[in-house]
Amino acid sequence: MSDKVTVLVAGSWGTALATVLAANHSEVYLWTRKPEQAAEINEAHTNHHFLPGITLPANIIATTDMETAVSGSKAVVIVAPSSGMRQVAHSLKPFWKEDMLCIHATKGFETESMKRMSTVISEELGCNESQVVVLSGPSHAEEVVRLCPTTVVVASPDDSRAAAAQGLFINNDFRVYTNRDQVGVELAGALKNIIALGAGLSDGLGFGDNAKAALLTRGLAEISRVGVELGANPLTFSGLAGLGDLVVTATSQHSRNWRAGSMLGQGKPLAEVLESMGMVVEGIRTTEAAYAISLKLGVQMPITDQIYHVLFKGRTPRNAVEALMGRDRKTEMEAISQETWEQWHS
Ligand SMILES: NC(=O)c1ccc[n+]([C@@H]2O[C@H](COP(=O)([O-])OP(=O)(O)OC[C@H]3O[C@@H](n4cnc5c(N)ncnc54)[C@H](O)[C@@H]3O)[C@@H](O)[C@H]2O)c1
Ligand SMILES: O=P(O)(O)OC[C@H](O)CO
Repeated sequence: MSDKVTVLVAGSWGTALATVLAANHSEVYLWTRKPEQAAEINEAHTNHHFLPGITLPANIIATTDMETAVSGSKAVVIVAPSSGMRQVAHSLKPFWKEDMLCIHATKGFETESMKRMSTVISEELGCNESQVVVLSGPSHAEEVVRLCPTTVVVASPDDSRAAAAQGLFINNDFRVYTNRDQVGVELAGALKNIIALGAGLSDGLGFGDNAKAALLTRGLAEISRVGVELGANPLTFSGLAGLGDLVVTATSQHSRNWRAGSMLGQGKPLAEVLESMGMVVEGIRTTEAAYAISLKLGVQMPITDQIYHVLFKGRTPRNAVEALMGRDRKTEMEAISQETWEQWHS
């Protein structure tokens, strides 16, 4: 079988994952819709806008032609922003074969339908959701391309596909664990971006470490609460895709979500913040989807609720903090219902 692998979309994360794959495989095709970006990658071996100062391996071959990118590949890794996922998966469909491993590394929902990315991809490819492996975990592109030690999770209820995805990516710089909880891994990766926005807001307001620790802890509680309601294993949220990614996204200056939150906390309007980023800030759309999901399921997500009102309803960050701090008295263990806890620990 050929050693060709394919990555769809040459943004920060798609390009970083292509560099990991280029260390393990002879040919890595990187698809982009932008001809000038393909030319830059092939000729200068750089992707300056997304990864400034980095020289890419010469066995990464960029193309704008989907058939050239995908035909004869043993695996396709989709790393589109959530807003473009359906379109990219739809373009892949004519060239996708059942025996190609399909992996996605996107962290978000389809806002309009509130669907997870593996649902969107499986609908477009006409396959089972278990055939779409989810790659997630604490992993900033900027550090992966500098070969800083990084650990991620690949999740599918299909053990053989998860193991194949692990084998595709794992090397001494990039350690990959498998996990059967595809739903939990996918939800954790998407929902932590909301809390990272909140951590940025908190830092932008000039609050300290106490506030950030509280946001991370209570944020993880609401992520777990909605995750369990949607069928996830609660233990996933204390793993790499949960706690691990929440910590890295909410505390790192590499994080676009943290940076956007920080600028909002300093009083910049949302449109200006997004204009200045030049890259996707998934937490904005995810807040909209998660707010709708929490209302639909009747699950309390107080931090998400406040961030939704700051982003879309004109509430000031200070009023949002007052609302959170002034909530009714609670017991801490309301995070996960006793019934669910017993079910998962029986
Ligand atoms: N950057 C990271 O460190 C990182 C790490 C882990 C996960 N992720 C996740 O990966 C996903 C992609 O993020 P990113 O950082 O690569 O974003 P990015 O903003 O760096 O790049 C996005 C790329 O997608 C392209 N694009 C957008 N819509 C498209 C469409 N419809 N068709 C084709 N191309 C399209 C853009 O032109 C751009 O090149 C997000 O869900 C993000 O949360 C990012
Ligand atoms: O830069 P962010 O905020 O999109 O976060 C990137 C990754 O999800 C970190 O694991």
